[in-house]
This record gives sequence, structure tokens and C-alpha cells, in this order.
Amino acid sequence: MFRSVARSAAGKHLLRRGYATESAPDRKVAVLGAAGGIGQPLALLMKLNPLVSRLALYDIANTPGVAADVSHVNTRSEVAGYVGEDQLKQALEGCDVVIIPAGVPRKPGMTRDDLFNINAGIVKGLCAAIAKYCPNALVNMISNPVNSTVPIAAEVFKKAGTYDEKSCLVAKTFYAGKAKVNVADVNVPVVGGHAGITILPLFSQATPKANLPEEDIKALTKRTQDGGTEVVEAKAGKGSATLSMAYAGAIFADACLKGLNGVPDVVECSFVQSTVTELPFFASKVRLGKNGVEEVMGLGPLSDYEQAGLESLKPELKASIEKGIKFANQN
Ligand SMILES: NC(=O)C1=CN([C@@H]2O[C@H](COP(=O)(O)OP(=O)(O)OC[C@H]3O[C@@H](n4cnc5c(N)ncnc54)[C@H](O)[C@@H]3O)[C@@H](O)[C@H]2O)C=CC1
Ligand SMILES: O=C([O-])CC(=O)C(=O)O
Repeated sequence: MFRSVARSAAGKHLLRRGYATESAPDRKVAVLGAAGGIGQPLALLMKLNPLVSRLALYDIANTPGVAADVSHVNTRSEVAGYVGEDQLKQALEGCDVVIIPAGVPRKPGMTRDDLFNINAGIVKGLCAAIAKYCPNALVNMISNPVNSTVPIAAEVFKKAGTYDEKSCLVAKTFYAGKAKVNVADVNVPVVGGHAGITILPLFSQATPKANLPEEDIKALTKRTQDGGTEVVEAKAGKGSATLSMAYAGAIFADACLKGLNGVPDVVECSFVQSTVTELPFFASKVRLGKNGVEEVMGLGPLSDYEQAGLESLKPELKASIEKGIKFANQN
């Protein structure tokens, strides 16, 4: 373990520190996989979040450099880097929120499910440690295939509750382009799961309302479903989305922290244990509060197109969930 405190600019740091921390409670956040493509920008974004007082950066390699670097940013949180399994306990102890971007990303031509063989074991091991060292932490799963890794995590620590972060931001950006509205004002619920057709954006519920023609809605839906693949292909073998994912992960973690701190009406889309459909896990809007997910909200009215999309995603999502549960119980 190595620990460093924000350097120089001490006056500025202290001023800012006072400004940011007076009323905010102590909150520890860990990023597991912190030296990776997502982990590094996510570590930076969490360092910028004034709700975080302690930031633990864990990876199997390279965290000393990342933690030293991030710790020099003059914001509230104290940064500590941890490397290797021996230090996982220290990284996790006392955590309120654990974010997991550990594992291999896709290359062109691969599905998210092709990552299962490597990432399922990584997630299972990390979740076993979370169950042991910080069983009450909120867990934000980023590692793919999310449709399977969340059920794996749930099998490992069902009682502690398991939450997955699912980005709505891709849908928001694409919708804003078509609807000619400010992307910052756009909200689009994204439900179902997180792979291809299991990603179902509900443009009929998008705000502000734009009444787009059917063919535009179909094109936006397809682009949202292929958003990850678009980046994988553009990166041409150098991985998948990292910066936009880090941003989405930071927004979701911030929502979790706000909920923990008692801010009312914090609502985000998340892939969680659910009774919204007959599937045991499903992404829909959830209300975040002092205990994590306080309420899993229903789907609301769907257009005929969305209703058809919902029915056609169920078999694939069901199979991915069952694959995760089976893995968690077999190995
Ligand atoms: N849910 C989503 O929307 C998205 C998910 N992803 C997924 O996130 C994961 C990470 O992607 P990248 O950061 O681009 O990959 P990366 O390869 O750049 O980084 C992964 C990091 O995980 C670390 N790692 C491996 N095993 C570990 C273990 N047992 N404990 C702790 N750390 C470990 C590696 O050392 C590496 O630093 C991939 O599975 C990718 O598919 C990526 C983008 C979006
Ligand atoms: O496409 C991938 O493999 C990474 C991912 O889940 C996303 O960007 O949505």
C-alpha cells in the first residue's frame, strides 16, 4: 500500500478542501481495475467529486503510478493506491461505493459475451472480497458482459445488494442530435440489459419531447444498441469505450453517493434484481437512497415498437443471466 496526500498548492488545496467538505460526510470509494483504460479517467473524475473523502485505487498492476498522479490533483479526497491481492482487503475496508472496471475489453468482431471466460472469474473473485471486507458497499459493475457479471455478483453477495451502472448517456447524445435540443437537457430511459438488442432505449419517454418520425426512432435505437461496437471498431483493436464509460460511471457513482447522503429523488437507470418483468435482473429507472436502490421503478407506457423490442430482448437476456448464475454456483 502506498499513500500520498495532495501536493503543493497547499493554500488553494486547503481552501477548496474547507469549501467542499464542511457538510459532506466521510465517504470512501474504491475503483477496482483503476490502472486500466476506464479506471484511470474514472479515478480522476472521482478525485474531482467533492462527495468523496477517501479514494482507493486498486489493480493487479500499475496502481502506484496512477495513485501518485491522481493524488496531486488538489481536491478533497485522500488517494491511496493498492496493488495485488494482498492489498485488496485494505482497499475495500470501509468502502461506501465500489466501482468495478476490472477485466478485458472487446476487440473488433467480438461480442461482450466473448469476454465471459476471463471476466467472470475476475468479477467473482473481487465480489467475494467485497462480501468479506465491505459487505454494505454499493457495487457499480462495469466489467462485461454486464448481463452476466451482475448476476454473478448477486450470487456472491445477494444479501448486501448488487447494483450495476448502465449508461444512458449514449442514447442522450444521439437523441439530442436528432431532436435538435441541448444534450444537457435530454433524458432517455434505457431499459433491459447491456448488449445489442438487450439495450432498449425508450425514446417515447424522452424529454424534452421531439415527436421524431418512426424511421428516426428506429435508427436511433439501433445506433444506441451498437454504440459500444461503434467505439470498439473505431479503436480498431485498442479496446472499447473508456472515456465516455468513465464519465457515465462517475455520474452513476455520484448519484449513489447523493442517495447515501440523503439527497431526495435521485433516479438513474440501472441493471438490478427486478420484478418489473419475469426476468430476475432487468435495467429500469431506480430511485437511489440511503440504502442504495430504494425503489425499482416500472417501465411506464411503451410504444408498440418498444413493446416488440422488449419481447425480443428477453430470451437473450434470460440466457445471459442464467449463464452468470450457473457460473457463480459451479466454480
Ligand atoms: N458497462 C459498460 O458500459 C462498459 C464496460 N466496459 C468493460 O469494462 C472492462 C474494462 O475495460 P477497460 O478499462 O477498457 O480495460 P483495460 O484492459 O484497459 O483495463 C482493465 C484493468 O483491469 C485490471 N484487472 C484485471 N484483472 C484484475 C483483477 N483481478 N483485479 C483488479 N484489476 C484487474 C487490469 O490490470 C487493467 O488495468 C471491460 O470488461 C470492458 O468490456 C467497457 C466499456 C463500457
Ligand atoms: O462495447 C463494449 O464492449 C463496451 C461497452 O459495454 C460499451 O461501450 O457499451
